[in-house]
Amino acid sequence: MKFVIGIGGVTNGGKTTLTNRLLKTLPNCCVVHQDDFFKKPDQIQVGEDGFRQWDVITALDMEAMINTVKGWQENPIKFARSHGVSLSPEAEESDSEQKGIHILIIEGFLIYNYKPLIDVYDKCFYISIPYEECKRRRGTRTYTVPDPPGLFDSHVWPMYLKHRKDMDNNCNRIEYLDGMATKEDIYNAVYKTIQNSLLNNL
Ligand SMILES: Nc1ncnc2c1ncn2[C@@H]1O[C@H](COP(=O)(O)OP(=O)(O)OP(=O)(O)O)[C@@H](O)[C@H]1O
Ligand SMILES: NC(=O)c1ccc[n+]([C@@H]2O[C@H](CO)[C@@H](O)[C@H]2O)c1
Repeated sequence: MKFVIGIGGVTNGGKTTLTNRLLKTLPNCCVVHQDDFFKKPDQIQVGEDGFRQWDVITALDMEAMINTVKGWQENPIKFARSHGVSLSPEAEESDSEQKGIHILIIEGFLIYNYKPLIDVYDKCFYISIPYEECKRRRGTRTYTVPDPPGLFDSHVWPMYLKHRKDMDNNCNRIEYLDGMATKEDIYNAVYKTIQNSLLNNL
């Protein structure tokens, strides 16, 4: 059985933290990070506000991301091996994805804002945190291209609000998570929900 989990959410909501924990505990679990599909800085448009527009879907090579997801769907065993994911003894032995469970986590800030991806998910999660905490956490981070002063208020947060509205209209199967809860509580709640879903899908 194949099972795809979406972990979406606002920037610095805790998506990577949650994903990394799930990767350690879910069996035969691979991941696709949306951030790995950002285009090069010179391909990112500069907006009227003078900032490079990173927080829009066209800043990402979504076709390449979809192809990566398709690669997993076509052969999760091969995908796991080529991405250094260790498989359970059962999965290794059977060499057939029909036996056992193969899980893919798709993690990113705009994973529910791209139509071709919407139908891929078996389970959708979304982490949000309030403005103040988001700005604080973001200030502690350095991306491959560091945030210029003012980017958060001019671009990042307004784009988040816009995409959040679009997303709520696009997808009605999302489970919302409070990113202000502890890492442990968020993980436990999500793990339990996934376990129940997997049991219902068997
Ligand atoms: N539940 C939590 N409580 C407090 N801090 C948290 C929690 N989850 C994550 N953090 C912290 O918030 C910061 C961002 O976390 P993380 O990298 O997991 O977020 P993200 O959603 O993947 O961010 P982005 O995609 O924007 O890079 C990190 O410093 C992390 O330790
Ligand atoms: N990973 C990157 O290349 C990169 C470069 C510039 C900005 N970002 C930020 O990543 C966040 C999504 O995780 C977005 O809010 C981007 O601003 C990422």
